Amino acid sequence: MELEAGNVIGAEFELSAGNENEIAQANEKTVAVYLLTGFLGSGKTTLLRRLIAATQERGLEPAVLMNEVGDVNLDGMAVDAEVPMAELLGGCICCTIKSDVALELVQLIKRYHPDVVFIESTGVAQPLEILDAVSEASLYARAELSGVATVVDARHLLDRLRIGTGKTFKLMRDQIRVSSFILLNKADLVGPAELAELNEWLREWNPAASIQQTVRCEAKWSALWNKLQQNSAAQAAKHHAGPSVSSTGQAVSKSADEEAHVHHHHDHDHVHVMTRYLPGAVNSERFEQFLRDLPSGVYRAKGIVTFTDTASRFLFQYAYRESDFMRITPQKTVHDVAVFIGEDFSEAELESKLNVLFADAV
Ligand SMILES: Nc1nc2c(ncn2[C@@H]2O[C@H](COP(=O)(O)OP(=O)(O)OP(=O)(O)O)[C@@H](O)[C@H]2O)c(=O)[nH]1
Repeated sequence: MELEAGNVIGAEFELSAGNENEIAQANEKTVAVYLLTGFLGSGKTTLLRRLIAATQERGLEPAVLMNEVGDVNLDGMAVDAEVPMAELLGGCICCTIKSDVALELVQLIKRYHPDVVFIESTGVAQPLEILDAVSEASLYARAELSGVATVVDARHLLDRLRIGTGKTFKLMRDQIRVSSFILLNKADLVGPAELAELNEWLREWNPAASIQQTVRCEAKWSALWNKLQQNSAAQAAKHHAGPSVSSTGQAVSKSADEEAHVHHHHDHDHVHVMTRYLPGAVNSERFEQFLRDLPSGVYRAKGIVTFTDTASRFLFQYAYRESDFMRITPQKTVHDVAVFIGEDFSEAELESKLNVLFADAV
């Protein structure tokens, strides 16, 4: 991908890109990406190992992206050596090596064509920054952030609640707020009354997520398996029309009833991500107007768009009501896509605005 101005990920992707067919192939399959977050020692690696085993039991191929602050991937050693894994070491996903996340994700997908990628972030990562970084990958490969699982150490959260303030407490709360699946883990280390109290707090901070009390992260993952099943079915049907997907993760092609249910659920989410592959070209002024009219809950959007009136493709960025466009000349297959990140915005409403905007697109 050649860009007029510097774009770190685009440039690196171009440098490291393999042959064109390989990229096109990777682009055709929609890969579900799940982010595993949670404070240090809460049980993320324990969860990762369970998810890998359960994915393989279902005949699906997992891949892993691991981030550790240190220079040695200790957690990685706990994972089956057969599972494709990329490591981001020596920094935290959300600051020093944020731009590497998209690059590594795209390369994992291109090289191994997994059905699902699990990202284990460091325990100190700021979840919003990671969401931003992960959604960047949707620009370069057909990857969709399909869910955020947050592992909470029950005893640790209880202790922090008693103190009530501080950086760690705030970070734990942020990790809970972006979650679609919360595991109230290490339930064996606290009593029933404490568990009930913790549940109330979790509900207050995140009314939409599923909450499960777990010991060693043993949980039910029906939404995740449904999502992967739907992806496989969609792929088998060679249907690449471009569904929208949310961070809560269940939205792919579905019946009207299911659609209504999913949207109802998402509309009450806190922070969520919506990825929409665009069906064609659009008028530039109309698109800019669309960005200006984005609901106030959307605080970040980005993507690749083709304009009818300039006969060009652009990388667009939108943050806190400011938008920015950069002309690009892709030399390999990349698809038009828009990713929206925000809080309490209606996906159904945005979806219908996009439908109107692209009603004439072919
Ligand atoms: N008692 C108890 N211990 C648990 C539970 N879940 C995990 N552990 C233990 O907690 C420790 C930390 O678990 P990990 O899965 O490595 O946690 P992590 O979040 O990956 O840790 P970092 O990578 O350091 O952030 C390990 O010794 C686990 O065996 C649980 O439900 N109960």
